[in-house]
Amino acid sequence: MASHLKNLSDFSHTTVPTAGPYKFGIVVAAWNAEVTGKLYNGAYESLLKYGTREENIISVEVAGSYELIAAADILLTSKELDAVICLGCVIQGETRHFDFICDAVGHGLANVGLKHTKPVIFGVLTTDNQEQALDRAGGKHGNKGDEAAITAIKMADMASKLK
Ligand SMILES: Nc1c(NC[C@H](O)[C@H](O)[C@H](O)CO)[nH]c(=O)[nH]c1=O
Ligand SMILES: CC(=O)[C@@H](O)COP(=O)(O)O
Repeated sequence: MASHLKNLSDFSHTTVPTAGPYKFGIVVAAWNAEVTGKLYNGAYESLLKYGTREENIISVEVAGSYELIAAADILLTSKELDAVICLGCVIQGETRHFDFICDAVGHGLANVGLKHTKPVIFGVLTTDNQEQALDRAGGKHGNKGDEAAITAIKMADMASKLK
């Protein structure tokens, strides 16, 4: 379902497990910080809402969405985490750079997750303009950061039950 047809922060239709046992990394890109800061706040507050202890959240900032890839890899290599949430905002400019960044980040984060056999959550907005991004960072379509955090909790809980 397209984001504009759903609220990215409405999880009243589903059960979210308690996140108490789990440890999470959050990587946030500084590019478009007026958007990514809202994504981060949404993700952080959602983790706390469902029981994550503050000491079990490791947050790092990187320059842009492309650096989310390396940061997620470094976090999973150096820390025992149950999932890593990657937050960014890529907005179309005048050139095809948007296409290359979005493609690289999508494939890169997927490969990091496979490398570590850990959930790496794609919380990256890829929009035509800033208005669309703000609509999905606490605006009329909810907050992609909320969605990313709850996805991380569900994935961590799923993996835990398979051990
Ligand atoms: N244009 C956007 C970027 N570009 C920067 C890249 O992500 C990267 O930091 C640079 O190419 C150096 O490796 N990043 C975003 O997150 N959002 C954009 O709109
Ligand atoms: C996604 C980008 O890197 C983009 O914002 C860069 O803008 P431009 O294509 O105008 O150089």
